[in-house]
Amino acid sequence: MIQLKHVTKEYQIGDDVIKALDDITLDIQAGEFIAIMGVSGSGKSTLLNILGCMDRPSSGEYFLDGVSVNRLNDRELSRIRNRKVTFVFQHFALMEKYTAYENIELPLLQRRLSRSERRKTIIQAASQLGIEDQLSKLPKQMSGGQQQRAAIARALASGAEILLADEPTGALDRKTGETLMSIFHELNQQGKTIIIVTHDPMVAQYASRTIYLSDGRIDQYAV
Ligand SMILES: Nc1ncnc2c1ncn2[C@@H]1O[C@H](COP(=O)(O)OP(=O)(O)OP(=O)(O)O)[C@@H](O)[C@H]1O
Repeated sequence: MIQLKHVTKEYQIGDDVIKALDDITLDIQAGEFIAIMGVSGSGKSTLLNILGCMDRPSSGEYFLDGVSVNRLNDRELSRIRNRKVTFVFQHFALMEKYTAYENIELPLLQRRLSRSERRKTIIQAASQLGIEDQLSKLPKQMSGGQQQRAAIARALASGAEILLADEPTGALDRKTGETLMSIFHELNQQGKTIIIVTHDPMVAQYASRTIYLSDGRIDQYAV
């Protein structure tokens, strides 16, 4: 489903070149639950952004369901984004001025769906997360946990099979973090592929595989 072949990502700052990812080769199968760990600056977010089609490799190839992402133009790339792969908490934000319903509707507006088809998808995603009675509320009228569920429902409504999250438990207390992870666990049981960047060993316990990065490379020896 996901294949990275010798992927490198470099950033140029003045005369310096920073190698954020250095020759990453990696396969991820449908239905896996992956934790990406490593010290600060090891390239975790860079890798997640490439997997999420937010960014392109400097060299090497990324195949998503057999399609070479490198060769897509911006328009094609943004089509793949949300359809196949989506960030659960893009900037952690729900749009403040939109209700939960409208927030969940956002990824659906890019598609040619009738209003009633959108409605069906929104209600289905909200029911899956147990927030079907919250749909007319604005984010500020919902609890933190309900907002999180609405953000996950938005990702689900997109229909993407691959859900990505960068430090989803970073700002949460332990209990809320565990509740969030049990939601991810359930979505994984239902067939979603989950990829989470984390510093939190509790999160990694939920993963079927942990990938450790060190200086932009996969650390073969970490356990
Ligand atoms: N847009 C950018 N321009 C220049 N350098 C960047 C950019 N983004 C990341 N880097 C550099 O690339 C390296 C990897 O950064 P990245 O954010 O992927 O690390 P990380 O493992 O996610 O770190 P953290 O755990 O602190 O979030 C770092 O040295 C960082 O400074």
